[in-house]
Amino acid sequence: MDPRMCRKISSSESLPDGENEEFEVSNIIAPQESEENFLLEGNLGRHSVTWLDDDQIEDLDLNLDHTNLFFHRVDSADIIYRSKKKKCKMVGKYVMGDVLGEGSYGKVKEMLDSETLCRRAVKILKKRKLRRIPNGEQNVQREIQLLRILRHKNVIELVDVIYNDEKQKMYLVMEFCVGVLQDMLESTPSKKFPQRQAHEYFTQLLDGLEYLHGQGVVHKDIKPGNLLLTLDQMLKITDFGVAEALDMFSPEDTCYTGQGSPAFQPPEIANGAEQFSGIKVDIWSSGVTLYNMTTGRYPFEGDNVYRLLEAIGRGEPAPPPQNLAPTLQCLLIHMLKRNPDERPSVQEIRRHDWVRSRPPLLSGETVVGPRSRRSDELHSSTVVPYLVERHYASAHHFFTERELRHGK
Ligand SMILES: Nc1ncnc2c1ncn2[C@@H]1O[C@H](COP(=O)(O)OP(=O)(O)OP(=O)(O)O)[C@@H](O)[C@H]1O
Repeated sequence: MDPRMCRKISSSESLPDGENEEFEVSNIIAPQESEENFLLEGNLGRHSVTWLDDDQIEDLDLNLDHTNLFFHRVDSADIIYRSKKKKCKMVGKYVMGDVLGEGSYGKVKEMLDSETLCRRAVKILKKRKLRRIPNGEQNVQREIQLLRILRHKNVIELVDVIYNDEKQKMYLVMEFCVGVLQDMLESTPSKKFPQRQAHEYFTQLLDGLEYLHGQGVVHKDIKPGNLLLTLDQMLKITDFGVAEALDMFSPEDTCYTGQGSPAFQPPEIANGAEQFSGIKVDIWSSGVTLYNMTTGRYPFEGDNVYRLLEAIGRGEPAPPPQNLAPTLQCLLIHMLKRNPDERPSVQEIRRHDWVRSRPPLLSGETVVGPRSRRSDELHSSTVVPYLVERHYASAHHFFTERELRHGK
């Protein structure tokens, strides 16, 4: 018996493959090929074993932690594997594609706007899940409110918001990006970018930050994981879940809460200050981001979150490695000053020697291409196979997917 595996569920949904009988599941088997899918075995006999797509699983509201009934694990020899069907699905005017990534709030999928033919990304939020996350609903509302008013080339654009009351879901339609800076860093052996590439991204980050701060918005969670790239290498600041709009009538930028990622938090937050300058939090975390992009390391490390925050709260950061350009070392030291008042403003950073001069690409260095964990090298649209299924389903017997997409 394996309590992790199963929970008895029943559903009057048409499952599987359109049969309207009640499908009672006796086994849920973690998938072999794709983390999105589960294999269900139930009362429709051995042949009822089938793949469910994400939305069917979401609609069934499987809760694998909630093990109120236990069943035997199926022997792998008894499992019938079938390739996943790409069933075309539309949300409003958008055609859904594959999952691009997943955050703590929900999945992000690719979509195609059927009217403008623009590629989009959609964050799918479920009300029930949001309620389980501390400040979940509040953070999403804040993110929507802020993104609705922000418009800048280096800030992710919220294109549309769709609500589905029946399913208790919310769809945040955004600009489509092909990569996350953090994934790109992790894909390299040294976990860093050539200085020339880091410079390119850092100057775009400064442009985005200058705009945000000018609009009275502090992000409070700047890190490579929240910096996306479009196919044409445009950097987009994303994830405004913990961002804050400052009081328009106050000359100060005082903030009272910090919920960002620990490794990028400044000493004042690590030490539990009750109020602090929001803008200087963004400067610090942009400094940690630059440190990380150019060295592959962090200025503070710790075995766990508590030790890490203790280290940040206690001391000066590890000095930047000697092999960095002296001007870059000097900029990092300035941005990572313990005293927030001593950290530079975005405008001062812009005037810094390292920012003003564009470092060359050294021999032996290669530029890291945008990539995500899901997309192929050419970043082809994942919506296409769903459209093929919709329009040429029967042709699948005669042609391979490649032939359907590219011709014979
Ligand atoms: N606009 C986008 N275009 C393409 N992919 C995206 C887009 N937004 C998010 N993604 C992908 O979806 C993943 C999850 O994004 P999301 O913003 O929900 O969470 P996160 O910031 O990674 O995590 P958390 O919300 O837990 O901080 C990203 O890591 C990225 O791979």
